Amino acid sequence: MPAYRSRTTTSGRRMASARSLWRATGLVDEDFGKPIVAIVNSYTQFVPGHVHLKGIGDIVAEAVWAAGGVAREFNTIAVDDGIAMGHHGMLYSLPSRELIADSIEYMINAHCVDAMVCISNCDKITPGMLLAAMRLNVPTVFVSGGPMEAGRTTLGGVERATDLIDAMAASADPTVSDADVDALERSACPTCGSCSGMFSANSMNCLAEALGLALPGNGSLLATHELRLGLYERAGELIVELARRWYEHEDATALPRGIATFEAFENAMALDIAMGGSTNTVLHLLAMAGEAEVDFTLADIDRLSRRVPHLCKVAPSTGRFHIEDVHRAGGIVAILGELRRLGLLHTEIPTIHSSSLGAFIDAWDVRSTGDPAVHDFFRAAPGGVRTIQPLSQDRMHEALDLDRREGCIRDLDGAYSRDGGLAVLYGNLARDGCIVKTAGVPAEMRRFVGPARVFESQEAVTVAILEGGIEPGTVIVVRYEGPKGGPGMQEMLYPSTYLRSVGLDRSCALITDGRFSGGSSGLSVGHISPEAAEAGVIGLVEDGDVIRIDIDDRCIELAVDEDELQRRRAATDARCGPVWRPGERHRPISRALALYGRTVASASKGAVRTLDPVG
Ligand SMILES: CC[C@H](C)C(=O)C(=O)O
Ligand SMILES: [Mg+2]
Repeated sequence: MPAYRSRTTTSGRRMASARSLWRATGLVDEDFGKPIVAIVNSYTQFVPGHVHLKGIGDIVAEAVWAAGGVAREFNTIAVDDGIAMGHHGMLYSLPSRELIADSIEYMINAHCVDAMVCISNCDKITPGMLLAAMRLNVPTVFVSGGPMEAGRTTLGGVERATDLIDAMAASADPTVSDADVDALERSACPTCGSCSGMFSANSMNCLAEALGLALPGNGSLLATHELRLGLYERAGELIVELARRWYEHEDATALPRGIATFEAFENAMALDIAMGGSTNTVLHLLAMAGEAEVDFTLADIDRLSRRVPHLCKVAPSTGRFHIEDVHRAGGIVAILGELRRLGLLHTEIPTIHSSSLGAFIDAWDVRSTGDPAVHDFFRAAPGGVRTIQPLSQDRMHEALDLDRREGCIRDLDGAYSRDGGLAVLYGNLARDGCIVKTAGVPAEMRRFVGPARVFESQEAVTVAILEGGIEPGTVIVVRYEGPKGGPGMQEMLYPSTYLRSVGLDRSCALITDGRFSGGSSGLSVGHISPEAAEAGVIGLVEDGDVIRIDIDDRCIELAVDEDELQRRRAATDARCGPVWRPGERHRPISRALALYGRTVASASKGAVRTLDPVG
């Protein structure tokens, strides 16, 4: 029987000094011997997805105490990708994922904590906490701070839903008035919560549900809705149950690795492909699998992408739906229900809250259950009032969206395509693969051939796009922005959005060894591996080279013969030595970022930390 980890510091005469310190944090005699549960919070005033979490931690903690545990809270950092975007701040975004995971490891292991509730939300915080959960493998419940309401504004006399991508695109669009840009800025992000599209944050919080590590509604129930209180209270109660199941009954399905098995990763990826999630999810799921020691790879993702249909399209891939609309259609479990009807899920595996994924779907899929409480749960609606107060409104839709042909969630007959919203491409330009969110690719661009225009930084390509330096039909190549080459693998949200601003998003491709934000769309191909800094072929591309991208054939090819590539390789080796670097680029790299660049693996492995010698 596993002993409670916390006994190490709370029991025995020689732990008198440690106990004296626990007492000084407020513990009393009867608290010793109870499971010590970390409330891993991520409150910060820098991020709308986290600005409201200060009180949420207290709600979870109260539920832990009521269930017989001892709650101890600490905080991680939380980078706001949208604020860090488009300048050197974005160099810190992906590296912060590792920092968050490490900081949780430090706190959980230094204090011999028994279990944890992870209160996450935005882009790198949920994945950082998921990495920690897989690494530490102590009982864990995930509960995010909830999604933001979609903005609403009236442009040109027409009211429409908006989000920060609309504001970004309009800000660089010369045809949009200052007044309209101002209206978009003031409406795009109306409440606390993670930005309202199927961007990286919402994608990951939805995947946590599909993995079985978060409660029903975690990814889609709005941060402002009072029904979310039940998730926080249940999270605090459930974690004590899981701790007892593991430490007192040795039930391994109470552990993250007992839940996030290979089959669970396949389920999560099936959901991701069905909903056209952010391409960052691929990076994070691969990294999670590495930490969990599960052999789930890019090849598995490629295999799944060819057989899972595209059942749900959300902003930025469409202007019709935001995450609040996914909720109204039944949320993530409704998409899982459609996938089960197609035989595309492992339904026998457990979740933290249900004996099996199948039981979860039976009880919570609005097409499987007539339970009025469940139908009411998914009728939760936006409050429509600007606020950073969570749990502050109780508005309900009159009816659910059960239209599986034209609605937010589709069945196979209503599917957008028979193959999914994400695809892995291979070819001489990406020997180890690359990723594209096909959900956001216009149909006419699924096959694209064009001349390369090469840039060696996000800054340079952004200037070229805005200054009219890009011709229609171009394959824009941005390199030395990979995990090592950036370092930090920046998101190319500004370049991908500015192509929309200047009307080139349907006539140009953008490919990079960096990555894209969940707010990116168009023919945006990221994670090209090996990256330029690892002597990948992307480092040999020259202006005018012809590049072919074919999503249906899953390929990306540089039309340059092997002899010429060898010549270019020799010349680059002569210029750079073993570690290739860009030509003219002045980018101050701190020691912290340099250390990251020296210990990060390829994007095709999830850009995880590696202690292997740098190439
Ligand atoms: C909308 C963009 C968002 C802030 C982001 O960075 C992502 O989704 O990855
Ligand atoms: Mg992001």
